[in-house]
Amino acid sequence: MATQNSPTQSTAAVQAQTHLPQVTEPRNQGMDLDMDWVRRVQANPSAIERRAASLPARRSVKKAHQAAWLLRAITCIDLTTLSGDDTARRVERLCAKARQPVAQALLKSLGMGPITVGAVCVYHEMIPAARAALAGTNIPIAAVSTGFPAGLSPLELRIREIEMSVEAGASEIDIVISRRHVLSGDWQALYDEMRAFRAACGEAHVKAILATGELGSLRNVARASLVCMMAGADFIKTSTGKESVNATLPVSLGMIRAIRDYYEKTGIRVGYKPAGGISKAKDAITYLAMMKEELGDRWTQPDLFRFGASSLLNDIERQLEHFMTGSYSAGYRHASS
Ligand SMILES: O=C[C@H](O)COP(=O)(O)O
Repeated sequence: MATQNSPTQSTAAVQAQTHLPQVTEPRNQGMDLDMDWVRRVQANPSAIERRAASLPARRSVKKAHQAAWLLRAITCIDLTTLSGDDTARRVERLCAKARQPVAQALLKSLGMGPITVGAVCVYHEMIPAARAALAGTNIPIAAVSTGFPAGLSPLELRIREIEMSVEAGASEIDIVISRRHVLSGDWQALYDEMRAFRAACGEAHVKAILATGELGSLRNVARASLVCMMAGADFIKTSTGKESVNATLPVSLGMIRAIRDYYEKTGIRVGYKPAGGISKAKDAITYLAMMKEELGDRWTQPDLFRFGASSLLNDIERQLEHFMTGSYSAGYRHASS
């Protein structure tokens, strides 16, 4: 039989967990490339794998707390469509979902006011459609750039692509790094490239996509994370969603520990964005719990944490509905595109 949660108990807990103080972080301006520091970075794959394997089991977020975490997760989603057959109509539907990611009645029953996702993430050509559909909101447009997903077009074109996306209205730019610089250990080239991308972004925030599934080792991932932060990345992001291996927990641990090291040494908080293949509400909670355990609650807020995801929102909405009504609705009711 369906069990319904008591509205007073549940809504109070949801509100307590969901309302967070607004904080503004100084941007990461970067620093000179410190090769001694880069060379010192190691990664112990078996220890990282062990810790990653323990994370889903450690997650014990239940009931009202779970609903609160799921609402928090929604505010951290870069709601994404990155397909060759994207159309203005599909982007409009995505933006409608971004503006109102959860049915109003459901939010009301949780005692919540309106919420939105963290950003809408599209290819350059879809920026005008997103801009029109998001008019009147403060939902940022994130554009993937620099020859996404391979990043192998000429450097001048990659830089120009960033400038054009910023001119078109993107306030967040997700760049892809040249994997070959990492694979050949040319950290100076990676640093210079990232520096140039950061400069081309101007006021727009830049997320550095490492494409970790193509970097060969956890040590390379940790070193690439550090070099991108030294070059001024506002966020480091795992994947394009197009590699054969995208976001994983071990890679995430390696990257967020690099973020922690950078914070301890510079006092600057760099954001983290796992992306690709994250489609289940329970995985979203595991990621948020990992951020909280490794970096603290501050890193579970949308200015420092995002999920790059095209279908995660559908499952979260289903789980929230289940939380309130005790039963699941059909998946197609929550489709976003
Ligand atoms: O950056 C975002 C990813 O491309 C989204 O990947 P996904 O479609 O597997 O959720």
